[in-house]
Amino acid sequence: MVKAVVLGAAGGIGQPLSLLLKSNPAVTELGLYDIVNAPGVAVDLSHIATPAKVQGYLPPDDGLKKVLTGADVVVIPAGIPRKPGMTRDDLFKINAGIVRDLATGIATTAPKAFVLVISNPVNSTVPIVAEVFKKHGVFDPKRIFGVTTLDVVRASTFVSEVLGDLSLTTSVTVPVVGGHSGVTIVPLLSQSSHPLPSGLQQSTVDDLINRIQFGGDEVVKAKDGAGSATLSMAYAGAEFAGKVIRALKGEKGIVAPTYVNLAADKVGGEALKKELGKDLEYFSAPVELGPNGVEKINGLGKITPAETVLVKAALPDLATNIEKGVTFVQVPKL
Ligand SMILES: NC(=O)C1=CN([C@@H]2O[C@H](COP(=O)(O)OP(=O)(O)OC[C@H]3O[C@@H](n4cnc5c(N)ncnc54)[C@H](O)[C@@H]3O)[C@@H](O)[C@H]2O)C=CC1
Ligand SMILES: O=C([O-])CC(=O)C(=O)O
Repeated sequence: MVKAVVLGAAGGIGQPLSLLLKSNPAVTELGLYDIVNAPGVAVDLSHIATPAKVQGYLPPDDGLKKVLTGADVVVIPAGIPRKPGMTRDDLFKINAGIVRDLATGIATTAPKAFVLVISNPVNSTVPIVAEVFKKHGVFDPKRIFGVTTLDVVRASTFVSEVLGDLSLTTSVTVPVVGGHSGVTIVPLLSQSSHPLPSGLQQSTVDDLINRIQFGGDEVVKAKDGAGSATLSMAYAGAEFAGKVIRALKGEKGIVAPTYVNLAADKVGGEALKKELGKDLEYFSAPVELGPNGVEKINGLGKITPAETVLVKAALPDLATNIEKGVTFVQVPKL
């Protein structure tokens, strides 16, 4: 029995993500929550002939508490998306408070649930969730994840395009590490399951890296004011949630890049900090998942000098983003 909950379920990501979770036969209960329209989305999905029992809630009458009761996995795509010209950090002003309040609900009602944070800026919203959990004395770093899967999905697609064979997309895997914004997104192309041809021009490789790092901007620009990635994000969110659920049910050996608190695996986390040469509290790395969440944080592995430069370039922004999230909860503005 697995109860999955989506907070922000009526939104651009929330609706298709809820559809994909309803399509996952391992989900037996699906709770949907939003400040608008969640009951409507729930009734619509409830007609689909898959096992999950779907229920939708709004804030009145303790809706948040009701949806979170008994939750095993909580996915959070609540919050505003970017418009052209905005950075993900520009979303902090509004989304930080939304995520803090939802995290408070989870900490008090479902403190053991796995929390999968999609709301941007992920580099800061994950620390916000963690700090809220610490305040409530229920913090377990193994159970809080920043969803960076879309970067991994984009890397598979764009590498396949460069290889000239889109049929490879489902089998190409490229680890993407760091964080989830601009230069903090670091694809490790040297570890691609399908290596790039050795004669490839450097400018082609540089363009590929840039496209993976700024893939979000491509969608924001194309949607021209109507938001950011929703459908590809729903796909990526469902993929990551599916892996977390499989691990929760006991399947072994599932590894996925995700943005976690490095205290989740003391040995692996400390080794990674050594590799980075910096005492960062959060980083996206390939993580082995288990029934208790993070089982093992893997290091960067063998990377090229050029990739070392990219990793180093990610560190200052990451440190600033993390500090911003932590401070928001620890030192609230009056
Ligand atoms: N991690 C990632 O890779 C990605 C993250 N995102 C982020 O996901 C977030 C959501 O994006 P969209 O779905 O496109 O936005 P959207 O505006 O379409 O949907 C957001 C939903 O959140 C709801 N909401 C707002 N405040 C809430 C609250 N306090 N409680 C519950 N629900 C609340 C809204 O009513 C709305 O239905 C944005 O912050 C966006 O930047 C988007 C794409 C990729
Ligand atoms: O670009 C955005 O604002 C949404 C996002 O995180 C992505 O598509 O990777």
